[in-house]
Amino acid sequence: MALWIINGLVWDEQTGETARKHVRIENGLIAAIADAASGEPDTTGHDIIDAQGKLISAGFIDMHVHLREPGFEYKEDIASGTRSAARGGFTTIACMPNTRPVTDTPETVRYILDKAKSAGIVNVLPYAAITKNELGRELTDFAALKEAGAIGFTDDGVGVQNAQMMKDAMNLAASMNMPVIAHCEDDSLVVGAAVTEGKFAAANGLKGIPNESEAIHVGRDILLAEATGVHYHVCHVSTEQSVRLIRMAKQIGIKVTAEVCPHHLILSDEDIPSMDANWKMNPPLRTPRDVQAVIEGLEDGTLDMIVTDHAPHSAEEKARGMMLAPFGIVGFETAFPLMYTKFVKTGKWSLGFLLKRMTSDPARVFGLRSGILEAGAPADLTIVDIENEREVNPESFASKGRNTPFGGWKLSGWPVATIVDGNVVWTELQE
Ligand SMILES: NC(=O)N[C@@H](CC(=O)O)C(=O)O
Ligand SMILES: [Zn+2]
Repeated sequence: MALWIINGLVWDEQTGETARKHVRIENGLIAAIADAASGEPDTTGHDIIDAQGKLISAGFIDMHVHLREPGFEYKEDIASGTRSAARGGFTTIACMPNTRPVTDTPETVRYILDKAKSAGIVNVLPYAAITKNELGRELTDFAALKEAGAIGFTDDGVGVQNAQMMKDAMNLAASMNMPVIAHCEDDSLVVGAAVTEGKFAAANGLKGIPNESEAIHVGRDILLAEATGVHYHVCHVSTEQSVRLIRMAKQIGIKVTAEVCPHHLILSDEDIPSMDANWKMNPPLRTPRDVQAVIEGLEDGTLDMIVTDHAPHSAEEKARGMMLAPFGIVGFETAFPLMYTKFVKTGKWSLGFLLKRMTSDPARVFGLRSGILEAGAPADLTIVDIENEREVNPESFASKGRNTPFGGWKLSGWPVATIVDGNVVWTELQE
């Protein structure tokens, strides 16, 4: 089936602005991108989508998400999670293995891939666990997991506490050309804490999660990555110290890459209004100084990409309050509007820079063919309304999770159509 998306705005890196274009899609690939200045394309025999002057981008890529299936379908499942992703403009997402059972066998990897094919509406790339049941005691069968379709190894949700275990994992992953993706957290430093060390913790008499609990693992793992030669990727970087360590490691040529979440770029602990668990996630919201450091890290390329860490939980779980509720907030349906409104609309970043960090950069780091708007690339596209402002309404989310601190925020940059492999999987464009 062939399709023309006409009258879109496409970011042009050469000129540093958007230009009016038509995009032709055929057989699941981008077939051509035509200048609208040279007139209407010949659309005979094609389906047509009129983008009505809205932005056409390569589909967003999110390399850190929790789809909760198998095992925690009351929080999210592959159907609802991928619908939520599509609404956020994401066409490829990589899901974390802290499921039930943990994604530590080829059977579970295949279950996720099969379910994604039958019930999912965007591309789903599964990670597999580094250790069995994410307990940090015994490595999983890396070769079998890779063979089943896992794209990398991570115990996300917990840190690998034992350095020898991490080194063994890195050696093995390096030997099969697979990345190790790390949730960096030293368990001994975080016992009994729900928020960062900082003003909110002090004001409420709470024990805080110190920055070192993250950065100690980042530093340790950089040394292990240097020793083993593995591609080491740091999850959800939240501290000034981690940014500093990653910057240094990159300068001396160690194969380290990293990601950062919208909430860590936008919110600090000083924004937390109350003991509301919708402001509880791991790593926690850090101090304003850390927020500044991760912004600068993303700007100078120390941090390679933006990910949501979409982590849905039920309303009952979040109602247990700041100390008892599980860590995590949903992210798909607010990520792009948050980033666009806070950093592009304000003139701090170019639109192209934001798009790069959500498309071609994750694709480059993880060797994906998508993430780029050019002839021959997969027809994974997102159409975005960058004009109209709208209020975040968690009740309208496609996700089962409503756990967000951004309810009621007025944002622009709302995705309005998502195309995966040349098929429109979600749209609210008016005909
Ligand atoms: N980020 C979170 O706060 N929670 C994640 C786990 C994780 O990514 O560490 C979850 O699975 O709920
Ligand atoms: Zn994590």
